[in-house]
Amino acid sequence: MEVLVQAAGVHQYRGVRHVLKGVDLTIHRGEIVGLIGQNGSGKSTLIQVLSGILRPELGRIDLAGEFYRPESVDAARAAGVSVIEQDFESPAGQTVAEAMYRHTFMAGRPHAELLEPAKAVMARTQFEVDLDAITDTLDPAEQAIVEVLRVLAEEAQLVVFDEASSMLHEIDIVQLHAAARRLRDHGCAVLYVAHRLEEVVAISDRVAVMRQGQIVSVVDAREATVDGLAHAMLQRPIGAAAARDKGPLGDVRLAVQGLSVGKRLKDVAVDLRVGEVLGVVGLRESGAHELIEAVAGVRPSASGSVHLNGEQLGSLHDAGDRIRYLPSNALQDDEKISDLLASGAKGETELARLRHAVAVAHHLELSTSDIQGPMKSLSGGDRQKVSVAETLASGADVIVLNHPTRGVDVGVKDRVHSLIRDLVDDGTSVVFFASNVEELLAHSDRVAVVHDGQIVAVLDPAEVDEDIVMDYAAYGEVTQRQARGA
Ligand SMILES: Nc1ncnc2c1ncn2[C@@H]1O[C@H](COP(=O)(O)OP(=O)(O)OP(=O)(O)O)[C@@H](O)[C@H]1O
Repeated sequence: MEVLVQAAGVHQYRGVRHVLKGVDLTIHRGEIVGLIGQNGSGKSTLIQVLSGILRPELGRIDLAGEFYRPESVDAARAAGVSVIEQDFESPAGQTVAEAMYRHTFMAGRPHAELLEPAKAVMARTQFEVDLDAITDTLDPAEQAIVEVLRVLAEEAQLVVFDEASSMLHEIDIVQLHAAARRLRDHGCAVLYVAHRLEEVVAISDRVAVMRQGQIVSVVDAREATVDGLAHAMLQRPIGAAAARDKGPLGDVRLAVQGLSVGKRLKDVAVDLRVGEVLGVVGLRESGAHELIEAVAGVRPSASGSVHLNGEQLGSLHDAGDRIRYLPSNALQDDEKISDLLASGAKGETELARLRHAVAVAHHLELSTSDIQGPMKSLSGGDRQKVSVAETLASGADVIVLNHPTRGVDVGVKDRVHSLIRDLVDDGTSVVFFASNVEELLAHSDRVAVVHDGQIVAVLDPAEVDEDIVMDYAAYGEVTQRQARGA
C-alpha cells in the first residue's frame, strides 16, 4: 500500500508542557487507522498538527511524499487534510450543497450553482441525500453522510474523524462507519479517533495506541482485543464497575405532570425517586432533549405542575440550586481547575480546599499536575471529568447529567459512574441522558424512552436489552420482530 502520511519524531509544546514527545506514525492510502489513548495523551494535539492549527517544534511530516507543514487550517485542507468533528459542526440554515462547499473557494455561491458539482460528488458515492435539504433538519446519520460528501468535495486525501461518534446512537454509528469505509474505498486514508475500544477495533484496519505523547504501538485490528488495547493504553486492565445494588424505589423526589415544551414535548408526566438514576433515551427531535432541559429548569418556557420533595413549585425553573444541570458541553474555559474541583469542600480553609482538589484530580487521573491553571488548558476528556466532579459535588437534590462520560477514556469512565452511584446511595436523584444505550442500561435504575414528544415506556434495565429500547425510541413500540423474539 502506498504511504500517504509519514510522521517522524514530531514534538509539540502547549504552553510550557511538552505534549507530543516524538510521534512516529505511518498511514497508507486506502486504510483506516484507529487512534486511541487516555485523556490528555496527545490525540487532539496530533490532530491539530495535522490539520494546520499547530506547527510542530521538531520532527517532520510528509504527505504524499512531500514535506507537509501547513500554516493554517485552510492550507491543510488545500493540501488534502480534512477533519470531521463531533456534532459535525452542522451549519445552521445551509442546504446540503452549500454545506458541502462551505470550506472551499466555492463557499458563498448560490445553492443553484453548487447543485451540479454536488451531484457529481454524490454520484461517486452510493449515498443519496437530498441536496436541497437544510442540513440542521437532517438526522445525525444523514449529517454524517453530508460530512463525507463535504470532505470529498474538498478532495481530501486524509480524513480525520475526531471523536465524531461520541454523541451518536448505535444505529447512527453504523452509518458513520459505512461512510468511513466508503472514504477508504475511494482511496482516502482515514484516521479514526474514538474512546470506545470495541468501536475502534470494528472500524479500523490498524490501531495506533498513544501514551504520554508517543505512539507506543500499532496493531493489526484483526488481531486486536479490547483488553489488549486497554492494557497498551493504560498499562493496567480496565477497572470493572461494581454491580449496581438495586433496592426498592425510594419516595418520590420530583413529580412533574402535564409537562409541555413548545411542540416537541406534549403533556408528559415524570416522577423521579429519592436515590435513583433515571436514564432517558430518545432519538434526535424525539423531545428527549427538551425533557432533559425542562427537568433541569433551563427551559423557562416549559409548563406543567411540579412537586419537589412534596412542595409545590410554580415551575421547574423555580427549583433554583436544588436542581443542577450538567450540559453536554459545559463551557468553563477561563475558570480555575482547582476551584471547580474543590466545590465538594465548600466552607473549608484554602489549604483544605486545595488538598481536596488534588485528591479529586488524582482520582480522576487528570493528565496535568497544574490544577491552578484554567479549564482551557485541559484536554477535552479531562475538562469533562472536572465539570462532572463539580456538578456532582453541588449538593443539589436532583442532578441532571447530559452525556456525562462524553470523551472520558475507558480507564476513568467507571470512576465517573462510581461517583454517580455514591451520590445516589446517599439519596441524591439523578437523571442520566446519553446516546449510548448500553451504558444507560448498565447504570440506571429505570429507563424512560421518549418518542414523538411522549414518554412511551419506562423500563427496568434488568428486563430489556438494547434492541427493545431502540425499538421504543424509533417506533414508539416494540416491533413485531422483537415481540416474536426474533
Ligand atoms: N491550550 C492548552 N494549554 C496548555 N496545555 C494544554 C492545552 N491544550 C491541551 N493541553 C495539554 O496537552 C495535553 C494533551 O492534550 P490533548 O488535548 O492533546 O489530549 P487528548 O489525548 O486529545 O485527550 P482527550 O482524550 O481528553 O481529548 C494535556 O495534558 C493537556 O492538559
